[in-house]
Amino acid sequence: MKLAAEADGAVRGEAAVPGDKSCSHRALILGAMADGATRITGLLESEDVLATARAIASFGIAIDRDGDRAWTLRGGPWGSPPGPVDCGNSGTAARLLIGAIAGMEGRRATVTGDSSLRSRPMGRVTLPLERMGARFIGSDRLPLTVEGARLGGIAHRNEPPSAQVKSAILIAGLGTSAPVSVIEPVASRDHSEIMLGELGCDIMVDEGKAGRTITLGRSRKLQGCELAIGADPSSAAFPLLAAAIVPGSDVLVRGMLVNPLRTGFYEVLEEMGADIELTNERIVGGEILADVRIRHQALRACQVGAARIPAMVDEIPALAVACAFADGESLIEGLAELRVKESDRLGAIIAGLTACGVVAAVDGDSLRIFGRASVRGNASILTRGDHRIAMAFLVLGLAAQGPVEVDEAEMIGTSFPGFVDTMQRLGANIG
Ligand SMILES: O=C(O)C1=C[C@@H](OP(=O)(O)O)[C@@H](O)[C@H](O)C1
Ligand SMILES: C=C(OP(=O)(O)O)C(=O)O
Repeated sequence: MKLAAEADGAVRGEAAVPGDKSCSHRALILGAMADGATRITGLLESEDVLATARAIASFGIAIDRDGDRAWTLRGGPWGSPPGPVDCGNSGTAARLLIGAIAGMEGRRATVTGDSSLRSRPMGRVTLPLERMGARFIGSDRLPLTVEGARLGGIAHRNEPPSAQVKSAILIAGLGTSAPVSVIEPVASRDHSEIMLGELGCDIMVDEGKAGRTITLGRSRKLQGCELAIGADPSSAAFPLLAAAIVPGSDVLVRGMLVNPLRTGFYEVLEEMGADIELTNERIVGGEILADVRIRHQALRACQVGAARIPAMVDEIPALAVACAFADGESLIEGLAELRVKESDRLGAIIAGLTACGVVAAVDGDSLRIFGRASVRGNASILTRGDHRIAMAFLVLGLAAQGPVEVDEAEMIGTSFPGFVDTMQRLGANIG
């Protein structure tokens, strides 16, 4: 399905943004490993998260969704699934589930996914898990068979920073009493640490000179609880980007997760001159939520060093679009990881910006973008089956001189079902 976006005045109003994807995967997996019931509100009902829900159900865990869209899991010992566990398009589902199965003695499962996921590296999780004693049949790519085992300990240096790798190790470590720690010279998102604490796991985080060290403590038993998930800052980035680049716009997202390890995009936007207001900050389930409002204002170019990327790794397509409309030359460094996401995002960003008449270049793993207030657009974008590329270029189309079309839009449902509706309600001309 193709979609197109065209400038048609300001976007204004309250954007409905669904629950955070990272927290949703973790709530399902950790809830399924806990004793007793876990009730989850605000769960993201997107393709990626539903793949995790189906996977968990295939291990024999009871999952129900009630009329209020609350999900209840009855955690407990996992069985073995009747067939391959299909993680669809989701790297987080695959890598976290591999960690979970690896630490369950006697369980065996084959994990697979769609063609994009089958091309993404898995050695980053299987190698450290093998050092803990985990057993795999397969290579660096899915499908992989995981044979659960009684694991030993590990002290893993998380480089390059990856929350999926850290989480796989911590989740695998729940099944052992051996020492398990992850050392992060540069911090990655810490939702696993926070949620494990909420579920009663003994977990220590030490911020030292060498970075963060996360250590599992003696009591690693999880107890079911109530989990409430805030709006996803990676999805909110698109309506809020529209507010930042379309003259006259004013968009509000309520209850957004503003965990500082996720808000890099918003910090850079603010440095670029965006008018961002945070109100109603509160702590829910150990995570900080706030209402976030952006009003249009002219942007200037930015400089972003590599150490800041983990806090905005999924927002680089959105940031690149902001840079296209910002006055001057922007430089974003340390983007090697973008090559192994749902698509080669660095390649897709450059190709898309160039097609829209924006001067941009990749130099090693850095991105240079020469921005101006007026962008041509008038382009047809190859999304390479990547949801974030599709959404970023549709938003570009809302502020460009000519329309922007994307070749495939179905994949938007992996992270942001309702994106088109949400944008149309703000007055955006997307369809
Ligand atoms: O742990 C997570 O939920 C995620 C971690 C990031 O991946 P890496 O761990 O590969 O950096 C991010 O890109 C992904 O969308 C979600
Ligand atoms: C990279 C992403 O997700 P995952 O790694 O879970 O596929 C993303 O949502 O941008």
